[in-house]
Amino acid sequence: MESFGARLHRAVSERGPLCVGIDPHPALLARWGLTDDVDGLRRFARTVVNVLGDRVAVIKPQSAFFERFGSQGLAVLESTIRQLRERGALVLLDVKRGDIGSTVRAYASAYLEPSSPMYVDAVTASPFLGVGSLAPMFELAATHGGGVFVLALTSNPEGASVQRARGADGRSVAQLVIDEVSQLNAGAQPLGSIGLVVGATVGETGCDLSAVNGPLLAPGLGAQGATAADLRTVFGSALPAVLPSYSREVLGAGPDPAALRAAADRAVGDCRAALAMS
Ligand SMILES: O=C(O)c1cc(=O)[nH]c(=O)n1[C@@H]1O[C@H](COP(=O)(O)O)[C@@H](O)[C@H]1O
Repeated sequence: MESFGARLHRAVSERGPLCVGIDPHPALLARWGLTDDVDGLRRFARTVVNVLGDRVAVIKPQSAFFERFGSQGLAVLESTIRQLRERGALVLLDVKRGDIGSTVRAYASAYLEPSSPMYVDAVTASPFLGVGSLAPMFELAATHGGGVFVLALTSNPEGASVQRARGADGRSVAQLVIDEVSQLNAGAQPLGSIGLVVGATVGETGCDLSAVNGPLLAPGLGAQGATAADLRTVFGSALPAVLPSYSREVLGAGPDPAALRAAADRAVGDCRAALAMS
């Protein structure tokens, strides 16, 4: 069984370094001429699947926008995940889960167990209860070739007060998360399966990302103000491991398929250029 890190490495070399989020905000549904209901949600997601599912390396449905519509929204999420996988995109479900270990085990089986209706290639996870509390996710990911992206330095301005706080040994909380994840990826080839989330908006991190040996998801591009050119400042020599992520910036170009495709192509071109400078 191939690891998530290896599958991601291949997808990025074939399709380019880009993750596009499916974030059907009410304002985007309106802009696309869709109703703010399950039907609008279904049409929005179907268009993204049809236009980008066979050309973008990673697609990241944001669970919150599907959960808004209860069980019917989750049914749309399940079929969106299935359709994306059929088109060869890796699916990173953005759910930012985290809890005590025994409950994390249930989240792990919900998202990383191949028999689950919500089975995806990778999920986002919050380490606020300790990186170790996420161990059941790491274990199931390793068993079935899945991935986990752990929040380290988030793109929102409120994150810094917690994530840049320093512990007794002088390390920031973010560095502690980075170090624990680095240990999990040690020795993996060509890339570990446990990623980190570091926002493209955060500026100089003051963190050492050199030993991560896993993917670095960089949201915050476009709508939150960061540009591909900012990636160099944030990631420095870790640039080759960066997976840039856009949602509203690309989605805003829809629903016209050609315009949506062109926006994704532009994004991947910008990112390729920014990462090639490493
Ligand atoms: O895990 C994430 O993807 C994430 C982490 C983070 O630090 N910041 C962040 O914006 N995100 C997600 O990335 C997406 C950003 O959307 P846009 O601002 O529209 O590109 C949203 O779905 C956020 O929930």
